[in-house]
Amino acid sequence: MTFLHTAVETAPSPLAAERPMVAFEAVTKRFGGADDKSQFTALDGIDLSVARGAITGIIGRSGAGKSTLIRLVNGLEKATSGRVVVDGVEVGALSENGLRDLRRQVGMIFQHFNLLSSRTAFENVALPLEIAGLSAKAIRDKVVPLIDLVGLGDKSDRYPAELSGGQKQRIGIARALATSPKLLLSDEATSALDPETTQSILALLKRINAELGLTVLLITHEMEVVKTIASDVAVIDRGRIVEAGRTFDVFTGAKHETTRSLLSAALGTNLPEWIRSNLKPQPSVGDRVLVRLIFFGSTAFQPLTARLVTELGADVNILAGTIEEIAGEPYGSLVVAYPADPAVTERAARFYAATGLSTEVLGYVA
Ligand SMILES: Nc1ncnc2c1ncn2[C@@H]1O[C@H](COP(=O)(O)OP(=O)(O)OP(=O)(O)O)[C@@H](O)[C@H]1O
Repeated sequence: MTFLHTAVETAPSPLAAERPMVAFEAVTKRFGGADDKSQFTALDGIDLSVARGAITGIIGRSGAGKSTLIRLVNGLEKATSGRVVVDGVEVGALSENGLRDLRRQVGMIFQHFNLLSSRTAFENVALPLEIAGLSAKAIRDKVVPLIDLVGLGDKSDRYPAELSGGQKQRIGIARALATSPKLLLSDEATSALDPETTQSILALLKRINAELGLTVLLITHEMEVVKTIASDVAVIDRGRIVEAGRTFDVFTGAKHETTRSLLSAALGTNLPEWIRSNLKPQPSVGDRVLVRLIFFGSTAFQPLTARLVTELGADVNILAGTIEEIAGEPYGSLVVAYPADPAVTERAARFYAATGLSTEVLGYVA
């Protein structure tokens, strides 16, 4: 039974709306020879759900297994064990015909756009429809609105060489949408673009997600991308998911060391070098303690810094600070220093407990 037939023949389950768009169930992927020694485990026991209608980001360092994971979704790779299920259909069990149907329902965009240089923008977007055997009129009716949707109505007849990187990616997105997929896979789609163009492409993806209800699964090494666009995130490290959940929760409460180090640059929480090089793990008499205050949720909107100075009854220096937005929610980080003497420390602890401020002692300076 093919993917398409399954969708058509099976009565819609009342649970279908709740069903994840993609489910990885104990997925392992090994590359290499038949014997254990020559095999390389790229993915190791992946359990992950990609929510319907959401934008989910997968972040990890180079070689962590991101591309392998995404290639399992459209059947470009096959799991060694476990199941990859797309909208209720197990990818590994599909026939060649079934895979072809699946790929019509799963669009993909790429880092280097993968446009055909000998075809105009219009002809690139039309390609999947030509392959599907649509008439010239049906193709035009589909392609023209798509090129308008991505904001390039006046560039239809241009060749890729005449388009900027951002424009090429817009055409790549239009092409991915041509077969009206229910899932869009994005493989480092903004990695070759400058920051401003990246933001415009992310805004377009967000709009498409909201307007078309399209589920988006993206892999990226750019934390900024996840922070800006993804409601959910999974962190992958050496073939394993080490953390997953709502982006805001994972970013603000990162538990795993990999997540913390991947996030520190994106959140601006790295300490300036002149502070870091002077930090001591233990205080001496007369030292000052460095504390990072984290503001989010209700604390983001309160004038807590002014109150901290009053409550401590001591000099407070502000050494570093940022205010960010993570998945649409405010998040602030402020590094302050004040005398490390017991009375001040106790008043500070009481203040933090009363206000619900999250804090982290970074160390001590003379
Ligand atoms: N066809 C293959 N044969 C053997 N090893 C492979 C193959 N494809 C990937 N790997 C290995 O699996 C691991 C994961 O690769 P993958 O490309 O999924 O990582 P990634 O997180 O996408 O990295 P990058 O961001 O650098 O693309 C790497 O160590 C890679 O060398």
